[in-house]
Amino acid sequence: MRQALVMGNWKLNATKASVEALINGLVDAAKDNATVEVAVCPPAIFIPQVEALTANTAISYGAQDCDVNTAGAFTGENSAVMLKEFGCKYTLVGHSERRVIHGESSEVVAEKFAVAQENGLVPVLCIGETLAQFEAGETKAVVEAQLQAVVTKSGITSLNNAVIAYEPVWAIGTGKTATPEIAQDIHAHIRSWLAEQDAAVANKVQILYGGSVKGANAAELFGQADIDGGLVGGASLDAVEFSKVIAGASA
Ligand SMILES: O=C(CO)COP(=O)(O)O
Repeated sequence: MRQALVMGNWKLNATKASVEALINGLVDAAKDNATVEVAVCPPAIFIPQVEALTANTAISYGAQDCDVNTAGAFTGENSAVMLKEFGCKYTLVGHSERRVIHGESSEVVAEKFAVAQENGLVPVLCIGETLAQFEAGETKAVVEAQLQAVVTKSGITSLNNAVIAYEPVWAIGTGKTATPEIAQDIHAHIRSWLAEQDAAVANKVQILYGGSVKGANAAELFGQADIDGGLVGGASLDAVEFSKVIAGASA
C-alpha cells in the first residue's frame, strides 16, 4: 500500500506573513490526516522560514528546483547540497514551467534528478504533455520519453527513491482538470511501463496527479487506483482550501 502524498507547489508566491499563516494553518490538517504525508515547496528564499515553522509538525518540505551542479560559478542557482542542509526532504525536477520557460530538456532534468538523489533529496520527477501533444494523442509517448531519460541516466531502480508527478500542461492553472478517468488511464500506463522493467519499482513508486486540483475534485482524483496524491499549485496557497485537498487524500 502506497502512502498518499499531497504536495503544495507555491511557485513564485509568498511573503513572510503569508508563509507563517499558511504553515500554521496546515498544522492541524497534517496531524489529523495521519495517513497522508503533507509537503510544501516554497520559493527557495523562504525555505529557512519553513524549516523553522514546520519543526515539530507533520509537514515536510522541499524545493521547486535544484541546479545540476553542487557548487561553483553558477549565479542565481541553488544546489541540492544547500537544500539538504536546510532540511529539505524533496525537490521538484522538471516542472513544466522549468521545461518550457527555462528550456530544460529531459536530459537536464535527468541530471537534476541524479544530483538530487546523490545528495540525499527525494526527487519529484514532473512529467506531462502539452495541449497540442494531448490533442495529437501523443500523451503516452511523451511521458514515456520523459521517464526514459531518467531511467537511462540513473537506472530503473532509482525510482525506488523518488516520486513521479504527472501534470498535463493543459490542466495547470487553467481550471481544466483531467477527468479522473483520463488521469487514471495515464497513471496506470506509467505504472505498467515501469512494471515492464521492474515490477517492484512500479508497485512502490508514488505517482501524484497535478493540474487544477482543488478541494472539490481531490477525493475523486485521489480515489483512483493509481493516483497516490497530488502536486497542487493555486489551491495550496490557501490553508483552508489546501486542507480540503489533504482531507480528500485521507483513506
Ligand atoms: O503546476 C502545478 C503544480 O506543480 C499545478 O498548478 P495548479 O494546481 O495551479 O493548476
